[in-house]
Amino acid sequence: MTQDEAKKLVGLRAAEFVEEGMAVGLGTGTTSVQFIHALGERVRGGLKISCVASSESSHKLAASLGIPVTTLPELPELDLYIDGADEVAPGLALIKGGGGALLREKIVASAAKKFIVVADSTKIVEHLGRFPLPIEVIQMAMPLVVRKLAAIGLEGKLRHTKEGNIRMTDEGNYILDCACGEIPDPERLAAQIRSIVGVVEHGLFLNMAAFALIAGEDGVRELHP
Ligand SMILES: O=C[C@H](O)[C@H](O)[C@H](O)COP(=O)(O)O
Repeated sequence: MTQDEAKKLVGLRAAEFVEEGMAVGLGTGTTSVQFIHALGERVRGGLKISCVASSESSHKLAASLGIPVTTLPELPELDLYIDGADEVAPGLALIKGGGGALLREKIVASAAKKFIVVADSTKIVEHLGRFPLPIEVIQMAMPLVVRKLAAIGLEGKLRHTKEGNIRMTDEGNYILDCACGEIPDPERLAAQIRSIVGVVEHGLFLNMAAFALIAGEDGVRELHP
């Protein structure tokens, strides 16, 4: 099975967790795109739901598929949030933000009663840190934050688009990608990063997911913390 096939499979499976009348948070990224397409099919089949997306791109996609999608202020309490991850470690410690949506993702995930992670098996790791940790930063604070991150041993690299422009998040902030190497204590690192003024959010999602759906050669399995 290719990675794309695995993403499609897990997206389809995730859509089965959505029930009539639910308020659903839609994630961001290529795996979430598959989930949103599968959900669109169910909506076309008559499922009545309301949704909030964690990015402009997911919002647009959902709307184009006929999925009723509104904003978080309009629908602040969600039953379910379904989203991908860049790394999934034991205990369902996650790195997210490879697509630049970490801030809105964390907000929408926090508004939901249950967060289900969807991923293919290549995302499973023993320790977080192989994937560069995204940190969302207020523009004017960038040099300050880079200096403060260096003081805790992290080298932040400003994210650019394929065209070479600085990548802006949906909230108008910059992203620093930090090559961490193995993160021995994610909770401690999260607290250290959070304490830096000018950091808006980081891509460590700890103790947030209820369970993960992981697609691999053997189909889709559930992974619990
Ligand atoms: O900002 C993006 C998100 O955190 C994505 O959910 C994450 O990067 C995984 O994306 P993908 O499903 O494309 O691997």
